[in-house]
Amino acid sequence: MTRRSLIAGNWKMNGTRASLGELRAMVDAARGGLSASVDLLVCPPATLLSAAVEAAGEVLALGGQDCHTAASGAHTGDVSAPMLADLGARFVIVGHSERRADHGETDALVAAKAKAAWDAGLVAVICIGETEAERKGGETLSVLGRQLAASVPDGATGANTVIAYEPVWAIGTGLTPTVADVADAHAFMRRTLEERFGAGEGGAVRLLYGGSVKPSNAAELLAVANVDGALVGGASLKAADFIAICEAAPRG
Ligand SMILES: O=C[C@H](O)COP(=O)(O)O
Repeated sequence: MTRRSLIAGNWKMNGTRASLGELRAMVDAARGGLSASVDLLVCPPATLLSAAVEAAGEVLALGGQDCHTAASGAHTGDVSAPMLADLGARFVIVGHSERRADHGETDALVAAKAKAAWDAGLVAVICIGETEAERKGGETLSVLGRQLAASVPDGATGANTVIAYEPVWAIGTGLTPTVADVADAHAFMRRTLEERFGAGEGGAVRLLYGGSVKPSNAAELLAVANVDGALVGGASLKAADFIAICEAAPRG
């Protein structure tokens, strides 16, 4: 099955209106031909989403970093999936390990957020990944199996879902798993999705690797079987780095 590469930038809690210059440089690169062969996605903070959508046009997709399970209501400070869609977002990240750690998000809550995303017509980018202790304990694949089972709702398809594998210990640390370890994790995720959703949809869901992806290691990581793109944190804040990572993606 051919899956088009998706390079997604997660700006996390970084960026002010001045950062839109970086976004515009990404958009220029996309218009210059980059988006012909690779899908580009940037998830800025919610405060920048509206302006980012205006700057990006059709060549680069925008997404939220989280959404509430409800469409509206008395939830001070939260943002709903229909609100993101209303601004022009097409994707939303759910279950990032920083949300799981900072806000105690459980697999069940993440699954409910993914469903809320689908209901609003958004693609859910569902994040999973083991902690350092779990990796040292040899539990990586069992953790991934458990998170896939409980964080990904029934009804996932290649059109409504992207899975991002982010080892927690690799996020923002400069550390990455070996290529062999990434290959094992992604092969396991692919098998698990195909068993549950069938070869068609399970084979169509894009699997991103995330955790310290940068221009210097992107080509090696993106060439691994079943790695269909990357979820990039720090390196997505600078257009030159993000563009270099996109250029390293296999063309499809
Ligand atoms: O969502 C992105 C990831 O958490 C990766 O962050 P990083 O590229 O800064 O390690």
